[in-house]
Amino acid sequence: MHPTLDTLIIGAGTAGLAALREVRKRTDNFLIVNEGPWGTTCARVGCMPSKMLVEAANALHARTRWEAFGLRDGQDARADLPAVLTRLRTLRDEFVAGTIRASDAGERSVSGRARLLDAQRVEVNGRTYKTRSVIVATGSRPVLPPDWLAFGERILTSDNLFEQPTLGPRMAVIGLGAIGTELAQALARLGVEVVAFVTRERVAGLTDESVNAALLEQLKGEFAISVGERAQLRELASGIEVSNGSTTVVVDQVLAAMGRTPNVEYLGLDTLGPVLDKHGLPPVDPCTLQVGDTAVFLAGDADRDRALLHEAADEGHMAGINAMLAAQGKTLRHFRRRVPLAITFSDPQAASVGMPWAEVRKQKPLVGEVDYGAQGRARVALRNAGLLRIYAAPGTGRLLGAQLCAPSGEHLAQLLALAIDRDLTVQDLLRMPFYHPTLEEGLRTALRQIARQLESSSDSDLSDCENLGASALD
Ligand SMILES: Cc1cc2nc3c(=O)[nH]c(=O)nc-3n(C[C@H](O)[C@H](O)[C@H](O)COP(=O)(O)OP(=O)(O)OC[C@H]3O[C@@H](n4cnc5c(N)ncnc54)[C@H](O)[C@@H]3O)c2cc1C
Ligand SMILES: NC(=O)c1ccc[n+]([C@@H]2O[C@H](COP(=O)([O-])OP(=O)(O)OC[C@H]3O[C@@H](n4cnc5c(N)ncnc54)[C@H](O)[C@@H]3O)[C@@H](O)[C@H]2O)c1
Repeated sequence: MHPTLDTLIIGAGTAGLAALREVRKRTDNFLIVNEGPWGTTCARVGCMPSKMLVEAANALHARTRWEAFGLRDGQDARADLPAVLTRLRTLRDEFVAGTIRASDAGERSVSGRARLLDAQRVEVNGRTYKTRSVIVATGSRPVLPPDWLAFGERILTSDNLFEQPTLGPRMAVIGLGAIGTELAQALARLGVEVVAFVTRERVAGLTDESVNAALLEQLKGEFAISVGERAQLRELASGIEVSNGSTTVVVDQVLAAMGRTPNVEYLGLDTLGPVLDKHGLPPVDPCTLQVGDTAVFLAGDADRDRALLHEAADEGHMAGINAMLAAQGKTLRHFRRRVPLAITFSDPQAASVGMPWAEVRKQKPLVGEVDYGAQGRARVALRNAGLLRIYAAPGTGRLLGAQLCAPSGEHLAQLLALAIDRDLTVQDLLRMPFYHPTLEEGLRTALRQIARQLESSSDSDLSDCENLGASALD
């Protein structure tokens, strides 16, 4: 058996690599173990390749506005899907190479599946390592009904979609969460005949019904969306039949975007002591990432909570620091988590910021909204679609959260996250300059609606300067 390690990191994704960075500052006595390809989910098959497909699709889709601008002959532009996918893989390979360089720990990195024998012993490739602490950062994988595997390469997930030489011509997309929404719209814009199957009319993780309805309306204008029972597949000579009780179609490929499940089975989490929940997960303190009172830390998608890139990086950082403190017998650090922020790169982009709507609504919040269908700058750019709703605390006007689907919504969402993090009120934000003509002026419209519901603040500043009521100016 090897000398006892200070820590052993399981998984070299974004969370594992962030942990590695912290661990390396403090010790050389560690091991990082990764099963399967190195290079992270984000760079290989996640955030980056999906955004490359979205960007190609949006670049082509811009031609649909040309006639209205007075620009001619755009209709003939079309996607060369093999070329789009080749460009995607070339850039993807650059990003992957970068993350592989970041994970190079020489002989301290090992390829293989790790399994906990208990909180201080980990087995890798038949060898047992003793360690003072463990970081579990094993990520997640797409949910796929086992019987769908019989359809072979025609069943796609985000794991193999980007490897295809081409796509379509007919594709069913099952599920319209973040992944399904981004990819279904991108594929439809690139010329694939898309039919999406959902069990309820919720898209892109939006929970505010009005905002959800606004995005749904836009998406329905671009591809078919069928609401029904769980989709069933059947082999036909002409393709795969997909049926959900209300719609039946025959397609060439099916993209399963039905959620992701943590890679935790076979990991030995049951050997740690705490009772596992129905997902096979132990209790984890979200501010230390400690599992029960062990020296094991769970980070990234593996804990199901906040399965997003920036949160995986944060959690790796936290786990790396705390695993080393635990190895030294020192008190763990408690971290303040960031304001919740999730963005889906649809068009218009969707986002949720701050407190989730289910919680906010219990406080009977003040709500202000702006219809981006009528917003001045959005109309100028022919990108006028969407709805943004801001929630503020009654009485104080403190910002609680927001949901939106809006052009360049990613930037509006970032701004709102900053304001919520700084504990700003509606009046604080209305004291900021809003340049004209910008999409941010839409935010001001929504904020002013809330301000009107609050008692007048002060006549010595400009926060209660009102809307002019002219769409070119608000
Ligand atoms: C299509 C798609 C698009 C996305 N887009 C975005 C986006 O735009 N923005 C955003 O914020 N997030 C996005 N995400 C989510 C984001 O990619 C993840 O939250 C993030 O990559 C999770 O990182 P991680 O380190 O937890 O897991 P991973 O990067 O998956 O790393 C886990 C590693 O552990 C390995 N492993 C598993 N089990 C074992 C074991 N027993 N032993 C050893 N190694 C093991 C795995 O093989 C893997 O290499 C997207 C995800 C997908 C799939
Ligand atoms: N832009 C981003 O930040 C981004 C992009 C992609 C993924 N992600 C991350 O990856 C996670 C996983 O994404 P996802 O979209 O796969 O999962 P998800 O859980 O967000 O959405 C899956 C959807 O599929 C539906 N569904 C499940 N089974 C179904 C069935 N049989 N028939 C029809 N619909 C079905 C669910 O009701 C749900 O709406 C996200 O929650 C997010 O954390 C983030």
